[in-house]
Amino acid sequence: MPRLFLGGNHKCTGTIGSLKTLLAQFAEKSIPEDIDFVVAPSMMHLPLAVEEAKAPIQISAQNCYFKKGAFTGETNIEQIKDIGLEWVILGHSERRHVFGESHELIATKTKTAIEAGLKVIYCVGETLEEKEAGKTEEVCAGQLEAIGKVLTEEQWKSVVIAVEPVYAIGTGVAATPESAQSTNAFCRKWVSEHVSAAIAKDISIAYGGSVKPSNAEELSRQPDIDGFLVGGASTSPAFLEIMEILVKVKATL
Ligand SMILES: O=C(CO)COP(=O)(O)O
Repeated sequence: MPRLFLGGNHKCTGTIGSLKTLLAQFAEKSIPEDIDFVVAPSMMHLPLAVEEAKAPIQISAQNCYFKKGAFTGETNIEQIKDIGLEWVILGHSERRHVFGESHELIATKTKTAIEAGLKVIYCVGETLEEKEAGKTEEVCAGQLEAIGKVLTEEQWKSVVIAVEPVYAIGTGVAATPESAQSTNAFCRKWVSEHVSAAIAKDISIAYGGSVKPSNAEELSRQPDIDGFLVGGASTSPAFLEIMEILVKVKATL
C-alpha cells in the first residue's frame, strides 16, 4: 500500500514571521503518523523550519545541486543533510521550464540525493500544449525514464512521484479528477513495467496543481492519487484542511 503523502511547496515565498506562524498553526493540530506531512519552505528558511517544526512534520528542500564547490548560488546535498533534512523536491516544472534544467541534470541530482540517503519528491507533468497534442503519457514517460535509467530498483523506494500538470500549477484550475487519475495510473503502470510490480504497488504518487480544500475531496477519491503536492494553499491553514480531507476520504475507500 502506498503511504499517504502531503507536501507543501512554499516556492519563493515566505518570511521568518509567516513561517513561524504557519508552523505554530500546524503544531496545534494532530497530524496522523501514517501520512508523510512535508513542508518545503525556501532554502533561506530551512534551518528555522528544522528548529521550529514539531514531529511528525517533516521538512524538505525545494532543490539541491549534486556537487559541492564553485557553484555560486547553489546548495549541495551534504549541506541539506547537514541541517538534518531527509527530503528534497527535484524536477519541479519551474526548475525544468524557468531554469532550463535538463532530464540528465535532474536525473543526476536524483541519483546523488538518494545515494546520500535523501528521499526525493520527483515531479513530472505536461504543459497545456502537450496535453492538447495528446502527449501527456509520452511526456511523463520521458521524465520517468530519465530517472529510470539511473536508479536501481531499491533506490525507487526513496522516490515519491508528484504528477503536476503545468497548466494546473498556480492557475486556480486543477486537472479534473478523471484526468489526474488517468495520468497517475499511467505513471504507476510505467513503474510496474519498467521498475517492478512491487515498487508500483507501494510507491506514493501524488497530484499537484491548484489543490485546495474545495477540490481535495474528489481528487482524494481517485485510487491512484496517494496525496498532494500543494503550492499556494500550503502556506495557510487550508493545508491542514486538505490533510483532513485526504485522510478522511482515504479511510473510507
Ligand atoms: O507547483 C505546485 C506544487 O509544487 C502546485 O502549486 P499550486 O498548488 O499553487 O498550483
